[in-house]
Amino acid sequence: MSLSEFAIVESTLREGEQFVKANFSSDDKVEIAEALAAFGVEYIELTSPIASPQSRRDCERLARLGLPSKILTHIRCHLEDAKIALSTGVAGINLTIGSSSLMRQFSHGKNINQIIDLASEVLTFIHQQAPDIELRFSAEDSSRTSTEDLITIYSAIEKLGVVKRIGIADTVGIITPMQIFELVKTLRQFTNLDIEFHGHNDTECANANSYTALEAGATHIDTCVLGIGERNGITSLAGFIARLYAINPEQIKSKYRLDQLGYLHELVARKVGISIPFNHCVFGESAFSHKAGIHTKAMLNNSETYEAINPRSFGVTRSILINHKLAGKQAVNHRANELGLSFNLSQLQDITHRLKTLADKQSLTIEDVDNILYSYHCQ
Ligand SMILES: CC(=O)SCCNC(=O)CCNC(=O)[C@H](O)C(C)(C)COP(=O)(O)OP(=O)(O)OC[C@H]1O[C@@H](n2cnc3c(N)ncnc32)[C@H](O)[C@@H]1OP(=O)(O)O
Ligand SMILES: O=C(O)CCC(=O)C(=O)O
Ligand SMILES: [Zn+2]
Repeated sequence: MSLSEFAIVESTLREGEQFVKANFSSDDKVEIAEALAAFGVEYIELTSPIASPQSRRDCERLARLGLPSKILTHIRCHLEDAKIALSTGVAGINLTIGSSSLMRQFSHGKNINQIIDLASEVLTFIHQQAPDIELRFSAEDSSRTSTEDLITIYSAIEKLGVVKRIGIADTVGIITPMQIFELVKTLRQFTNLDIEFHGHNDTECANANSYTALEAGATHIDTCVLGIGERNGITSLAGFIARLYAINPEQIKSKYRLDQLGYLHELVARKVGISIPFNHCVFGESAFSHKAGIHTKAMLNNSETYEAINPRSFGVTRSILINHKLAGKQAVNHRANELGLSFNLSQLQDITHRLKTLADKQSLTIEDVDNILYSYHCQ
């Protein structure tokens, strides 16, 4: 299956900065942006320059780096934010404003018409000042906004003729894969603009939602390294890449430098002071560990039996574990061969039985297993 063209809007330096443990220095941001660009993301989104004096200097610094990824900043529908964003030299501006009744009432107090008027004023102003700047408009909390209101807002924004892309935001991570599919499909009928999807992970559906958004016609997906962001974060970069790799590895391998992803993860994990989770889809400690005998036997014949992803594509190695009671004779035989030992079938069954009996009593290391193999061989 071939995936249509899509781009990643990498938001580790914007949404990721909203992660509880993130506090990137200016140099951290440069290091992370360079690693993101080396991996090949199409866009790097930065915190609004209005957020703090350093945020503004960082937008200016990153915009000057000349990286191959487009540098964006993310702002409110606010003229002052727009003026400052324009002064930083970024290549694109992502504007947002809450559209759900909750956001309208408790965030900014504007009704739908006022939202349209304000967004139109700010977008038109930016376009007049800098016609080449890439503009995206997003309705924050789109998934809790009625489709009718979304169509009213996006249609009015599209008519301005200044926006390249609209954004759908699942701000509280509440939408389901089928709902986002339907929403994107519906919006696709109303607009020819590119469609970006930003999905939070509150119900652990962010990656699935991003993928189904893409299937339904979205063109841009927001990600963060390790999925960091406000609360428990958004679609993780590696998760999204793994999802697409499992469908079309060749396309993903030609689009991105997968060998750079491990370094990027270690870098961001270090900068925010967390470790990579054991069950991370690619870089987790156990992501490519194969344990049960039924699995290891088949794996030794063909690694595709129990792997959707080839770890070598990401510079990672797999391990076949035999130091446990679930080991099977074929995996034990494989280890014996690695040690230069060979046994017949009944000997292998005997050794495997000894290993299991010992593993029932204590935890084993690979050295314990090797000792069993060597001592059996000596007998
Ligand atoms: C869903 C998201 O993650 S959106 C991105 C979130 N990012 C950020 O918030 C960036 C960091 N934020 C900040 O540094 C500050 O909130 C600032 C500089 C943007 C604003 O700071 P303050 O002026 O002190 O306002 P405060 O943060 O208390 O409240 C937000 C203000 O923005 C207004 N607002 C909220 N969303 C929007 C919007 N999308 N467009 C325009 N105005 C908005 C609110 O009405 C409120 O206005 P008020 O000044 O009249 O009360
Ligand atoms: O601008 C957007 O589309 C997303 C803003 C955001 O972070 C959110 O709604 O969670
Ligand atoms: Zn968000």
